[in-house]
Amino acid sequence: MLSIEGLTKEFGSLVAVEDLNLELEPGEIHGLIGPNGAGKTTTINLITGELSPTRGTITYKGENIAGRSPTAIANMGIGRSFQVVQYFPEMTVRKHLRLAARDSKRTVLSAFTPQEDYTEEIEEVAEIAHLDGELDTVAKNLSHGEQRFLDIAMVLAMESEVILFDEPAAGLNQSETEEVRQIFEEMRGDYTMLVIEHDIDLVRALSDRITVLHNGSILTTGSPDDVVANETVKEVYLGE
Ligand SMILES: Nc1ncnc2c1ncn2[C@@H]1O[C@H](COP(=O)(O)OP(=O)(O)OP(=O)(O)O)[C@@H](O)[C@H]1O
Repeated sequence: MLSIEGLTKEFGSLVAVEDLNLELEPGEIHGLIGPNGAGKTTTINLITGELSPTRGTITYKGENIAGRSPTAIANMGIGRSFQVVQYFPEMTVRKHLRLAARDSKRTVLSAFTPQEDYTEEIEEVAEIAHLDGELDTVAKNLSHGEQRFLDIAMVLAMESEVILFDEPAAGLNQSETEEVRQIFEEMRGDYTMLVIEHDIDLVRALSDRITVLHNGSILTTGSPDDVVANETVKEVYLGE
C-alpha cells in the first residue's frame, strides 16, 4: 500500500530518521512507538510532505511521493490527524465535515457547479467517530475527547485511504481513550493506518503490527506480543 525505503532525514548534523524501511499493508493498523526523540513525528511529517527527506523513497500508488507538497499528497488519499486539534470554535461539527468533504473533491470544475451538501457522507463519518449526536454542536462546546473525534471524522470525510495518527489518545481520560479504541475498531480494515501512540496498552490492543523506533532507526517490527516480549524493546522503551 505504502512502501518506505531507505528514508533518511538529517537536521544539520542530527540524523532524526536513518535508513528507514517500512511497508504498510492494505487495511492494517500499524503502531509506531519509541522513546521521545526517536523520530516518530519526523517519519509522519516525511510521509505527508511537511518535510522533504534527505534520502530515500516513499512509494504510493506506484509513484515516489517523497518531497511532494502536503496538498498533493493529501489529494492522493493520505490523511493525517494532528496531536493538537485544529478547528473553528464557532463552527458546527456538520460544517467542519462538509468543508473537509468538499476540500477532498475540489476540482477546477467544482467552482462552476452547484455545491453538494454531502449529507450522507457526513452522517456516516460522524457515526464512526461517535459524533452523530453532535452534528449541530459548535466545536468549542464539544468535550476535549469529542474535539479529538472531530479531527478523526474530518480525516475520514476527506476520503483518505491511508491515515497517519500522531498520538490520538494524548491527554484523554480513560473512557475517552476507550472510545478512541472503539472508533479505530470501526475503522479497522477499511483504512490503512499508522499510529504513533505512547499508551502501550492502547497500541497493543489496536495494532496488527508494531514498529519500534530508536535513535531514528527501526529496532524491530512484529506482532504486538512479540514486540512487547522483545528484550531490547523492554530495555530502551518499556524501561524494564
Ligand atoms: N525541525 C526540526 N529541526 C531540528 N531538529 C528536529 C526538527 N524536528 C525534529 N527534530 C529532532 O529530530 C529528532 C526526532 O524528533 P521527533 O519529533 O521525530 O521524535 P519523536 O519520536 O516524535 O518524539 P516525541 O515522542 O517526543 O514526539 C529529535 O532529536 C528532535 O529534536
